[in-house]
Amino acid sequence: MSAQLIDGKARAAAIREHIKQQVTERLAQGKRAPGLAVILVGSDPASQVYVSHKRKDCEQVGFVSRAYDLPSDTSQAELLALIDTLNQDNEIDGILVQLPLPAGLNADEILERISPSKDVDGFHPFNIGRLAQRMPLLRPCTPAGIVDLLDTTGEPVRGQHAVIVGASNIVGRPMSLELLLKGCTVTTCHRFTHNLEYFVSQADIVVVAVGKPGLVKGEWIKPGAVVVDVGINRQEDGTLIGDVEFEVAAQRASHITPVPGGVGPMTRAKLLENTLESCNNRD
Ligand SMILES: Nc1nc2c(c(=O)[nH]1)N[C@@H](CN(C=O)c1ccc(C(=O)N[C@@H](CCC(=O)O)C(=O)O)cc1)CN2
Repeated sequence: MSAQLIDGKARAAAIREHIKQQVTERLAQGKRAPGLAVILVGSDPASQVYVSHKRKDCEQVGFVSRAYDLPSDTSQAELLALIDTLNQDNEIDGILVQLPLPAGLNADEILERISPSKDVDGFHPFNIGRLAQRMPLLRPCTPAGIVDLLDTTGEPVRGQHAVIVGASNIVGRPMSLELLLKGCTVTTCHRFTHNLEYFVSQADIVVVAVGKPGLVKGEWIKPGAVVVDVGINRQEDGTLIGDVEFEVAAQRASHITPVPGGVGPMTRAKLLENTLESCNNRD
């Protein structure tokens, strides 16, 4: 491997430490601790892991975390009513609904019901619109975490050709907006893209967020490119791998994120940053 590893775990730990200091300062000033409501509907095993990590992160930095673990037959009306209550709760700065929701629930309607000022996932159309118009407020956590990691590499970002593979609402689309904001020339590839190899091989920065192990072949990577792998695919033996063929890609890239320990921890760290920002805005 000649690429340098982009250590998301270490960067996320540094962010948490900084947030913890800011919470300590808030408390010393007689202000309240930031409060995050984390809503989990159903029992998807991966979601249970992510939610428990998010709650532990809150504990570590001194936030108040409220757990809402709801059964999978929770109705749309019940979930909307909970969000209405949390929107009015003065001790809650952030409301997070873990995705995916069980079939039958309309996630778009639910996410849109969260007050934009408490939308610490940054998924509300208002917050996405602000990002699209170059006036970001609360930003989606995974793309914000990736921009942070790109800045740590010391490699140029402005003027680079960024190719994003995947056009989901959670990662691909807001990632395209974030990198446009950073001055990249952005190409977004998706399920209808012909000749993915052609686009990936042109990229100075590649961000892959599809959820298909090994989708991006190592030989496609342009020598010296920065490779960011958002995929988290659990194998039969329990280990995690990304969407990029890591070993070969790492021979060609200048920098590459590992899975695990790359983007995932940054998603959680940015959630904490957003919650603190929302709390500070509420003082
Ligand atoms: N409401 C949301 N739902 C989902 C989001 C989101 O940002 N908001 N993103 C993903 C899942 N996700 C956050 O919820 C997430 C995924 C992975 C990690 C992480 O820390 N991964 C570790 C490995 C963890 C493991 O052992 O499984 C890593 O990559 O090192 C954090 C958050 C979908 N849903």
